[in-house]
Amino acid sequence: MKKQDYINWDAYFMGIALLSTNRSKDPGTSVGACIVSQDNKILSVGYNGMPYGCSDDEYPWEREGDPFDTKYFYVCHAELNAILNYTGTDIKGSKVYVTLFPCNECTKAIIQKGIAEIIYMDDKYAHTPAVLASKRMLTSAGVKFTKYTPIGKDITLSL
Ligand SMILES: O=c1[nH]c(=O)n([C@H]2C[C@H](O)[C@@H](COP(=O)(O)O)O2)cc1CO
Ligand SMILES: [Zn+2]
Repeated sequence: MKKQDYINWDAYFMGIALLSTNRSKDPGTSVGACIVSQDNKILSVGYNGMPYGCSDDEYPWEREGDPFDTKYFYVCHAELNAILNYTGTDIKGSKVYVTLFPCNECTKAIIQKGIAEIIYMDDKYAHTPAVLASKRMLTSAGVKFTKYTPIGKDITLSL
């Protein structure tokens, strides 16, 4: 008889998005994204980080203060990195697994690339105009957004 304790597709892909958060240098929120084709092939992954050439030791990670000296002008969001990291041509109709609900800017990229569904974990900024605008655009564009259903399993990796 086959092994019974295997994880489902959603847990597998959200697990990869979660693992990707471990690459983030953001002391505030680490975000991960995993883009998956309609036939469950991983197309791309990403996490929030500074753009190439912008040293994450030199650029700010502050949340507050002069905008020039906060992370927000500089950090490239996980979903955008995942989209930009993909060099193929089959992203249309794909799904993106994200650990945090996408902001309005990432949402525009998701829509324009033809990504068909967002599976998200945390929605801690649900009340913010950026996320409300995201949901407005996603609804207009017919992009599904679905809250991830936890399977209640803890997996520890010994790295
Ligand atoms: O969709 C997103 N994707 C994403 O990667 N981020 C990143 C930008 C920042 O590095 C971090 C948010 O930081 P904070 O929670 O401290 O404001 O998460 C933020 C959002 C906003 O929802
Ligand atoms: Zn974003």
